[in-house]
Amino acid sequence: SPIFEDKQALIDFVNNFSHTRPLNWSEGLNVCDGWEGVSCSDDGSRVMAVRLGGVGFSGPIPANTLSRLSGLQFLSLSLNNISGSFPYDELGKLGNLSVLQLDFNRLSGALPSNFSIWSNLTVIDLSHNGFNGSIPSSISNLTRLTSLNLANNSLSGEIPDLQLPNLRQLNLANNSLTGIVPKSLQRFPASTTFYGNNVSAFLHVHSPSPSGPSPSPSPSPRRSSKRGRKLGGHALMGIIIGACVAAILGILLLLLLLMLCCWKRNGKTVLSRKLVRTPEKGVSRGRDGTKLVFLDGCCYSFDLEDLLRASAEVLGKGTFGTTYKAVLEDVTSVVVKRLKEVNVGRREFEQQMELVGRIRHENVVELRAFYYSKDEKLMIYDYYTQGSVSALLHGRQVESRITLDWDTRLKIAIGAARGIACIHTQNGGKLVHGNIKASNIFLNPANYGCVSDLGLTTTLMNPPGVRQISRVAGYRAPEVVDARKTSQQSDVYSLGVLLLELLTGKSPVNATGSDEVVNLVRWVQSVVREEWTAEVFDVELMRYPNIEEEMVEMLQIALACVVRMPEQRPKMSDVVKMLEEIRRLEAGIHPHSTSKSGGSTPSPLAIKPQSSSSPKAER
Ligand SMILES: Nc1ncnc2c1ncn2[C@@H]1O[C@H](COP(=O)(O)OP(=O)(O)OP(=O)(O)O)[C@@H](O)[C@H]1O
Repeated sequence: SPIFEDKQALIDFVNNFSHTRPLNWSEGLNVCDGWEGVSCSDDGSRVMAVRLGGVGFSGPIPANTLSRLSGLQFLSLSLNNISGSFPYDELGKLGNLSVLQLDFNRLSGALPSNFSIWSNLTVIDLSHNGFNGSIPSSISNLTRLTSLNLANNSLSGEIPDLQLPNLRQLNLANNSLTGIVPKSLQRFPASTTFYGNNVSAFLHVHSPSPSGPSPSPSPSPRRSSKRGRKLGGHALMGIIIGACVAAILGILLLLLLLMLCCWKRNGKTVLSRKLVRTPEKGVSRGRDGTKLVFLDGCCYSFDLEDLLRASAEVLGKGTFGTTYKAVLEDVTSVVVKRLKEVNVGRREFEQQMELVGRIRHENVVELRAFYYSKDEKLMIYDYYTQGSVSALLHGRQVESRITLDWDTRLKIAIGAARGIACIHTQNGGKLVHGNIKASNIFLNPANYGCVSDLGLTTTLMNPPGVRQISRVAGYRAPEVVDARKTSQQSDVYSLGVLLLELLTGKSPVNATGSDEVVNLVRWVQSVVREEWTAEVFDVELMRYPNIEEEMVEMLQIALACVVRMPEQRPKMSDVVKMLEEIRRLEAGIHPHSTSKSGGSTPSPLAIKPQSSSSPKAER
């Protein structure tokens, strides 16, 4: 029967096409409703759609596989590493194709000259490949076409006159096209559709007698020339008065802010009041013979007394206790983490603190000091004024926030991965962070990510209650059912979630704290697989030009980190290398590498072939 033959064709396809993400295509499952990425006709007689985005396919599409799916209408293989020329032999027989998405692959060579064989096509997306040659004029015969995306290839020559009345979306940006945009396509906005080519978008800009309904070619110069006219006396007077009023208002506002600031400061209590409920108990004065233990190389000179006198403000309540910002009398600010429910005795606690405190790495937040008494266990860190990556990404206060542009996000990702890779080399290569999430990542002076809060999950603490578990749920690997059973592989998963958070701008943790936790990983996977990949990216990032490829590379790395099976995830040292690869061509921003991750083996994942001959790499 046809469905059996379709099934066999798919088996041949996947068995002959190497990929990094496993598919659940077992012969025992029903191909029509059990196989990932496959959909059938209503009567289950034919395979109609194959959607296998981001599976990590690499190499050319195997011969005599897809061509046998003669009922296929929808084919999406976006976001893989497929190479070779346009798979004409495989696709040329699929006359029913309506949607063809091969974007974000490594295909090259010319596009087929005869597109007419796919007369049912409504959507073509071949963007972000290495196609060259000219745009075939036979596309003009695809009268049903509504969307055509050929952006970010190396297409050259003139744009053919495409008489396609149904075409609603067109993107030819970032190719090497020349000549004049044909009239039939002038209805599309030049700034986005034809950007990054050598074409002149509007013929009438240069013609002596401008006419026709097309948008005004360059309204800005005219507007600016008006602005450039001499100012009249009244206008000048108005400006001076306006400036004076603005200055006075500014000074008043400054005074108000100062007053508010003083008032707030006075409203704070000293740390000792926050720590001890009854003055004669606990931490006060280190009465049980304990004192603040500073770790080697620490730069602070205060003692416990000073710390207890410092004014303190709650920064937040985390999984393992409450975190304060303490401002000492000499205005040094430090962060004091007050641990609750420590599970171990003094010796073990001190050993763990020494282990953590020994780590010196520019991408790990250094533990400066600690304190252990019967009633109080404290950890002291530097205060990071910019706040955590979580606050930077999702915080409401927009003033004084550094902008998380793409470069900064990339640096945060690289830094965090380097920090975790360093942690993974500690304690004989066995140390686990166990609590990677955006509120534990800060920015170091060079704006690289810097990892904090390590050494708590695995041994020291009682397992957090259900409520706390759900706090980290968004980052927690599926195999981690007990918060103490984290592993280096589950750290990789959590970093993958952090990467997705940087890419999408969406938090994996439900802000309202209700039970319904948004599953960022599943959401991204489904969008990548079934829809339009660009939809996953943070709209904030859309204003930076020419970064899609880098975003997609990071997306591929993130998806490799969050695969379900722990042993299929890359090692953290590999993740570092893959992230660094994203910017290998721009030596300018290439971070000074200090990673101590060492012992590096090549990545087992074919995320990105080393020998890239794709012309897009030069862009
Ligand atoms: N060194 C620091 N500098 C500035 N802010 C910090 C510092 N350490 C922690 N914070 C912030 O203080 C708040 C509370 O931190 P805390 O580590 O207690 O909780 P958390 O990160 O929300 O959860 P968890 O306990 O699971 O790590 C967080 O918003 C965190 O970003």
